Amino acid sequence: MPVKKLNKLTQAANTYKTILHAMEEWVVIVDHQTKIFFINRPYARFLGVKAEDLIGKKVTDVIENTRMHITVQTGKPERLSFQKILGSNMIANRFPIIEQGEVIGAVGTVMFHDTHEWKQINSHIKALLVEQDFKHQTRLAAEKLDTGANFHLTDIIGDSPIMKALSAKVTQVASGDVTVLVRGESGTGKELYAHAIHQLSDRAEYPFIKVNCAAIPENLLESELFGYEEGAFTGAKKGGKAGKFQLANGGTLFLDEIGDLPLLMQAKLLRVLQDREVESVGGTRPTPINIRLITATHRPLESLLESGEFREDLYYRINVVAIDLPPLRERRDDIAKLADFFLQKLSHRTGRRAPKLTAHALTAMLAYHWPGNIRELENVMEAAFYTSKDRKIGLSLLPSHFSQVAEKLSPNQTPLSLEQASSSSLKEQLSLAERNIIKAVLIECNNNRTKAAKQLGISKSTLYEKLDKHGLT
Ligand SMILES: Nc1ncnc2c1ncn2[C@@H]1O[C@H](COP(=O)(O)OP(=O)(O)OP(=O)(O)O)[C@@H](O)[C@H]1O
Repeated sequence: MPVKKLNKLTQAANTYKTILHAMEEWVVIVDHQTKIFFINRPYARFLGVKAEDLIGKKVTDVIENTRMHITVQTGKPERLSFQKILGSNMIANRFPIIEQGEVIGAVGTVMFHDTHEWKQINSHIKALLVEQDFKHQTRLAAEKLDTGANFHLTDIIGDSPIMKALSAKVTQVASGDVTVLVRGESGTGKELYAHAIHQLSDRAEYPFIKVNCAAIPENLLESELFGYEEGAFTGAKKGGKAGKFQLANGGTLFLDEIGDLPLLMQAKLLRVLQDREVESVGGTRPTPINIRLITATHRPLESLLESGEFREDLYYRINVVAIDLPPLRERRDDIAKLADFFLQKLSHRTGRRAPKLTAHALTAMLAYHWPGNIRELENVMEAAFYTSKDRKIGLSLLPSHFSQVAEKLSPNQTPLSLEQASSSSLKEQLSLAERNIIKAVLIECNNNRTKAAKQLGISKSTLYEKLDKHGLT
């Protein structure tokens, strides 16, 4: 082969090598004698040696449980096979390199470097699938399974930065079995998040069982949680009854309002979590259980610790990862979208076309402080939906306190919250006001930009400039 050609080939090979070294996947190439021809640096780093030092060595002497020599022997590819290397479970692919009908070597890749990474990627893929059109099919399948979990991450509406960050955190923690504590005011969506975590976890096909600790009388809590045996007490059912722990076995147990759990039950719960076994009321033998625990509270547990109403040891057990849901007034950017979502939902349910909020109504809604959070917003939209006549929801269809909020706003005033108004500069207030007014008018005009520009008294190109400036495109 002429020297020039050889140089070119070496150059090309070197280019590929640079790329292969940069890949996150681990790559190894062996020749027909199963000697290492190439191994990329990330793989060699994991093995604790320099890539260059492995060249020419028998692959079986270097990589534990390898089957690369078998691929060279059989010429058959092996996909997604488990391989334990240095105590970690990897997922590997092996392909023969065939030239003119002859096996001249094999290339192997390791895609997932341990089971944790594999599970995490699994959760990410699940989230992506649901986001795509598969959403519908996935839901149908879940309904068929009837696990008790009805909401996915994509059912959680909100694109404010804080909501995006929360979605990322949920996707990250969902895959493991880590105990999650969801905190937030009443109506902020704590239960929704518990469902979403379960749906993204490896337990998605197993039960999701919810218990509202505040809703069950203290004397019934123990048997509700842990079940009872036949004859355990007067009135006990024949054959006994399984508790929520037993029903959730293999899946997720969601303890809502954990801050309301009586102290005695807190001690029992702690024991179950530590021993991973449950003893039903009147039972003689504990049975092992395998659950993932998610708890939620609207009460600040730290102050319950101080007052002695909540056990410190239990607090640390349940608060491994905390998900803090912001009140609606701290993410006003989501109000219009949520309102529209609830109106569309009602429209699907009733077959009636969804009415639109007028700019005036929306302005008042943006300024209101929403003590009942999203639940309150949902209720306000429901009442307005049923009372709307000309497919419009004006201020008069909202509860009277919205008119009071609107009265406080001068004609040109912004739909800013009062706390925001006092803490930001005039420039910021004006910019936010402009953004909110444009948003409200767009909603009113059904997103018809020509109409919106006309209503705002500006040209279409100015409107486009402003949409761009406020990130509303
Ligand atoms: N981000 C969201 N997107 C859409 N709907 C939501 C969202 N958050 C909450 N909701 C809806 O608001 C209502 C209240 O939510 P949820 O019951 O999850 O709140 P919570 O914080 O658990 O309330 P509580 O503390 O009173 O039990 C539900 O109907 C839920 O579907």
